[in-house]
Amino acid sequence: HKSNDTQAVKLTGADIAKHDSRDSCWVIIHGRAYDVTEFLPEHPGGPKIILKYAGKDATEEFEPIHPPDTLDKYLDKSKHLGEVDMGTVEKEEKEEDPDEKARQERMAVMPILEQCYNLMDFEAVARKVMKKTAWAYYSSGADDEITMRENHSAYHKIWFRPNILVDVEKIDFSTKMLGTKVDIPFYVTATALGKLGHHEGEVILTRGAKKHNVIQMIPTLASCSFDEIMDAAEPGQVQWLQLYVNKDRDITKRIVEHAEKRGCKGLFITVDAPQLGRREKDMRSKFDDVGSNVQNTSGDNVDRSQGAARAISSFIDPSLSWKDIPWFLSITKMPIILKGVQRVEDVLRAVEAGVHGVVLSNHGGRQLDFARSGIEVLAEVMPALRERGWEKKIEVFVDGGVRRATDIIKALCLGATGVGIGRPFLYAMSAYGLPGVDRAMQLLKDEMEMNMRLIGASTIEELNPTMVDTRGLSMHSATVPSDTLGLNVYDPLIGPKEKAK
Ligand SMILES: Cc1cc2c(cc1C)[n+](S(=O)(=O)[O-])c1c(=O)[nH]c(=O)nc-1n2C[C@H](O)[C@H](O)[C@H](O)COP(=O)(O)O
Repeated sequence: HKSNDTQAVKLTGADIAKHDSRDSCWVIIHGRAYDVTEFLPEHPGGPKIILKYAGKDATEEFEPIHPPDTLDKYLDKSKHLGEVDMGTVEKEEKEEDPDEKARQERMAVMPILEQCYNLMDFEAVARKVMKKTAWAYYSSGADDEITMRENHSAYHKIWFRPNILVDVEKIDFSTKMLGTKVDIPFYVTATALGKLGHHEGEVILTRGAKKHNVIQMIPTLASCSFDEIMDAAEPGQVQWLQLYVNKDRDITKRIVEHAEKRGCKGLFITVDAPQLGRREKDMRSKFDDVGSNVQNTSGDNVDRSQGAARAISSFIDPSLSWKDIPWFLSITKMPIILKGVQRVEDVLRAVEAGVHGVVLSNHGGRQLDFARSGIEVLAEVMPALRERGWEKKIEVFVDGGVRRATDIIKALCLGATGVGIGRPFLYAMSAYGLPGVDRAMQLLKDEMEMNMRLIGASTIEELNPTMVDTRGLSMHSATVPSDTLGLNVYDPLIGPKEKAK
């Protein structure tokens, strides 16, 4: 398309529209055209979703799932067709989403940020104002979601044995994680597809983490590119990488080496997801044919009717095993942590394998249903490590269902180095953007100060197992008080308008 004045003549909408089939499929993304004909069978999200936009502008559908560098990374340059004169592209009238109008009305009356008093409040508001597919993806757990609920309920089975008459005038709840000093013992855990909830995606969490001097774990399946998230960090801000190991180990090696070069200070290898769990709320939402940013080069067609989770995970290597650990230790100097360890035997094996830490986690209840909560496994693990004098050989983290500073304190009393928090920050971001994340983190800091004072500890080091009673922890039959108080409190505010009496 070079004209005689060497200025590239832009493609027109009509040029693209001619290529609207499986035999010849062109799409427009961010004002540029791409020939994806040969890529169709390889697309991890399946060919259907691309064909839906064959010959058209696919940007809006593409944006929340794929980091901006996806096409540069995974589509051969010869298929990059150049700029499109967007003035010549017919605007697609979008199919009216019946719920969208009601959602906009709920957003118009949602509580102001200051009315959120705890992390559950963000969930209560997000549930009402988020797009259905986003809420479905973030809120779903696997199968009957028993483990997802158990994660938070388990904290209700731990009771405090507070000290009194301890000088708690000055409280310092700062600590260190993998050698990094943080203000408070939680990190922002890796959760995929941040742009489903907020158009800016994971960089919002980066900015919140900076403001509160906590660590962000960057997900392999982020909507933003890895470099965008690293670039959004300020000098000195520490980030970790969460890794889904690719069947193609060269791709994994490149990702790990790049992360180390960019300054990541921890490699968290996810070990509880050789296959992503069956999240039925996600499967029910309209996600059944959406693409994804993954490193799948095998071209195997993946069953699309599994929702976003399955769509974005076909590259994950189910053959990953203990025998791969020496290879990981050989390709990076970053501390290596196994994320998703669920029994004490594997923690002991992790110490022997020479890794630097574990996250006791069941992936937020999104993987194996009836896996025990991280906190319950922690209560089993720490005594076993102490018995062997190994409690200082690795750092033990816990995640899942952490919603209050008392949950953080319980985990630290039992011996955790810190906790990971996922959904609450996603909901805060989705409902209120960066101010929401900022407030959520500040609320935890305020709760932390008060509860450390009330339990009778002025520093993290003073927290110890004698301050908690965990006898009820392994009782799964006990019905636990509903912790969804926050989920109902806004219903009258943002439910359907009360009929005039
Ligand atoms: C909520 C959520 C969690 C995800 C998550 C996505 C969402 C929306 N995704 S997932 O798409 O594969 O399931 C990831 C992920 O990319 N990688 C990972 O290691 N953990 C993933 N997790 C698990 C996460 O790192 C924590 O283990 C979990 O969120 C902790 O529980 P709470 O959400 O209750 O804090």
